[in-house]
Amino acid sequence: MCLMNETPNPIEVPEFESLAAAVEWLGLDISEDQLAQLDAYRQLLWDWNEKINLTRHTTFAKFAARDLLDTVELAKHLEQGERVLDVGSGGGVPGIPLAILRPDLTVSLCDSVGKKSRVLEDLVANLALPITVYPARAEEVLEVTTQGALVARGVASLKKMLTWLAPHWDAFDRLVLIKGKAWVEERGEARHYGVMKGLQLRRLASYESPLLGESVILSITPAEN
Ligand SMILES: C[S@@+](CC[C@H](N)C(=O)[O-])C[C@H]1O[C@@H](n2cnc3c(N)ncnc32)[C@H](O)[C@@H]1O
Repeated sequence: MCLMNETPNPIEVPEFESLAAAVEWLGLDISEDQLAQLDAYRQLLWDWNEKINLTRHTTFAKFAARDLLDTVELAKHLEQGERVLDVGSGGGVPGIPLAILRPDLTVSLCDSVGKKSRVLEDLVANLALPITVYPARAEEVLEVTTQGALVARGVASLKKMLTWLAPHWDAFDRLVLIKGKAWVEERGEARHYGVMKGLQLRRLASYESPLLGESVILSITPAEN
């Protein structure tokens, strides 16, 4: 089940005829070359979406104000040259736009559903991006790789994710999550079930999307002694 919040739009959203127009509306700082690559990704994703359900963000406004805005905000909190695994990448967000916006990163994607991983492989090949795709659960990927940051959007509650990842903290440094405003309740649940023990959660940023309201970037690391 997709956990991405689909609350009604708080404002009247203009209809755009290009990604460039939607990006300008949001005031996102994206170079012309990157915009061309992002638009190529968007087109391939929408083409695949006709055959397999990958995204509901099938207008320029939604793609820009949800997928690109989230990725731009996330990108600000990753270290130079960091190894990043996108957990539960689905149609490729945030991992694919992240690799386009931050070519210094070493980005990998994983999805536990085989047909989604095959689409990810096709997208990455068509866009000629240096991304590895793992057709596996993140927990399995962490048995065979080490990562700096695990990033995720819309995959599972904090409680679930921290439970899955608990045996694997040796294989990565931190978890960086894009969450909607329900993160506070999720943190309460995770604390209640004891899965935050020994971990430290910090809110790195909060930002407003005209289509969703407040979102946050959370970082979870082992607690310092
Ligand atoms: C709702 S989709 C979100 C996709 C994408 N991150 C986005 O925001 O558009 C969640 C995806 O996570 C995948 N998934 C769930 N648990 C996973 C796990 N433990 N490891 C890897 N993928 C997982 C599912 O197959 C699904 O494609």
